[in-house]
Amino acid sequence: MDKLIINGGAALDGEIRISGAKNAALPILMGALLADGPVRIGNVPHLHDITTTLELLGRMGVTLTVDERSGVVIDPTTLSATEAAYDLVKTMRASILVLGPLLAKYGKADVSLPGGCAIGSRPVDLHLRGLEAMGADIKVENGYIRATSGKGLVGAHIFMDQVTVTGTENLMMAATLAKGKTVIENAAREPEVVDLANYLIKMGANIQGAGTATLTIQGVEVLSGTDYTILPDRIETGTYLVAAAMTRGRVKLKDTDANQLEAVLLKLEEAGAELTVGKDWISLDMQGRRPRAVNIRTAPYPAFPTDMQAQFTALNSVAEGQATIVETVFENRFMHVQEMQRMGANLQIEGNTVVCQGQPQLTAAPVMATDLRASACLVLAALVAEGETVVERIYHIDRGYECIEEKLQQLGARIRRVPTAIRSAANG
Ligand SMILES: CC(=O)N[C@H]1[C@@H](OP(=O)(O)OP(=O)(O)OC[C@H]2O[C@@H](n3ccc(=O)[nH]c3=O)[C@H](O)[C@@H]2O)O[C@H](CO)[C@@H](O)[C@@H]1O
Ligand SMILES: C=C(OP(=O)(O)O)C(=O)O
Repeated sequence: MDKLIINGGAALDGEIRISGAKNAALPILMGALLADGPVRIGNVPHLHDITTTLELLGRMGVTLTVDERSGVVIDPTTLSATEAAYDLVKTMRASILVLGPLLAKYGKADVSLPGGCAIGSRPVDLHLRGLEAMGADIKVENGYIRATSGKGLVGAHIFMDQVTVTGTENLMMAATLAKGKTVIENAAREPEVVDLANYLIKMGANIQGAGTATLTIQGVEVLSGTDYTILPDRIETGTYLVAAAMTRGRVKLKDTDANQLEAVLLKLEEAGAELTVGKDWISLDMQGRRPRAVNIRTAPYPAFPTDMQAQFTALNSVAEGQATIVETVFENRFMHVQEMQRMGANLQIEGNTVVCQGQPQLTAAPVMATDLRASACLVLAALVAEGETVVERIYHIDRGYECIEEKLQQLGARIRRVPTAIRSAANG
């Protein structure tokens, strides 16, 4: 297992490129199952979750071609199986996104039930209830969701009890090939949902209302192959902006989109950052100043994203003043707090709130990554801590950050990756 070794203290300074969005790439790659011909997807990030998705599709017999320049080509016409097995689903919950497309197109799907994970129990009941409303017959047995759709799915009026991103995506994909009209109310409005809708529309789907709380989908007979480019990763963008703010540095992030990050940019300005935005870039300059602590409350888009909560906890831990972070989306997303306390952060958990009292200095410690954004939080904390921090279990970070150490090195950070085997050999 690789580790990251980080020597804190360097103010970030420089320019980097932002990768394609993981959370858009996953449903878009799986959405290829709906097509009658090959799709070509550009700006696919190099991430573990993408490799897992390609393996998942490959095991179904789908033909895959990966080309550095032109992207990933998926030909679903060679599909020979409709199963998503436990060994892959357990490493990536988003595997559940094959359920809607498989049922809609092939009338059958056996998908391992994703378990809970470090950030919460994360049930998929709303995915299943929505598909049942569309006529699917669903049984859960031996840890698998076994679903069939007989003569095909039919349009339905679906009210989502809770805003769910992958739930909305699964049902929207299923509805594209269902008979008649589907209305999804209280739908997720995240930019990744909109990106998926735009892609499906390019394939020939009839979807209205993407980006609003009501989606109306008129089923069509077929969807065809297409070319599509994935939108930039707003969470990766936000993470590097926070890194620059915490280190009192300045960065320019290229190939990104400030329009998807309003809530995050507002908080960075409140923290004292000077921001400038262009059509496809954002720059941040702290003018060497220490950030101010900011109050955060996570909620579905367009409010402040839960996927940026851990990074702002890191920022608040070295900022001037006191602030609270309230997590309303996941019930257990504070795993980073204990590790941060080991680095000298003054953070207290009270229910779904963390009270942060900014400290002038954090100190290095060996720490353990527990989930994707918790890992990012620890890396950010290490960038400002005094001494050498070792972050273990970084396979979590490789799920969501493309070339994180290269990008941070490019910005002047002292960070390196050490494969465990090499490190032990060096230690004799
Ligand atoms: C691959 C992907 O896009 N992942 C994102 C997606 O995850 P994901 O789509 O899994 O998260 P959801 O939006 O579904 O979860 C929101 C809340 O709804 C609950 N819920 C969800 C479905 C369901 O059937 N029943 C239910 O109770 C969850 O437990 C959670 O409390 O949105 C999250 C919230 O923005 C992000 O943190 C993840 O990065
Ligand atoms: C929680 C996340 O991802 P996933 O839903 O894939 O676990 C995330 O991207 O922060």
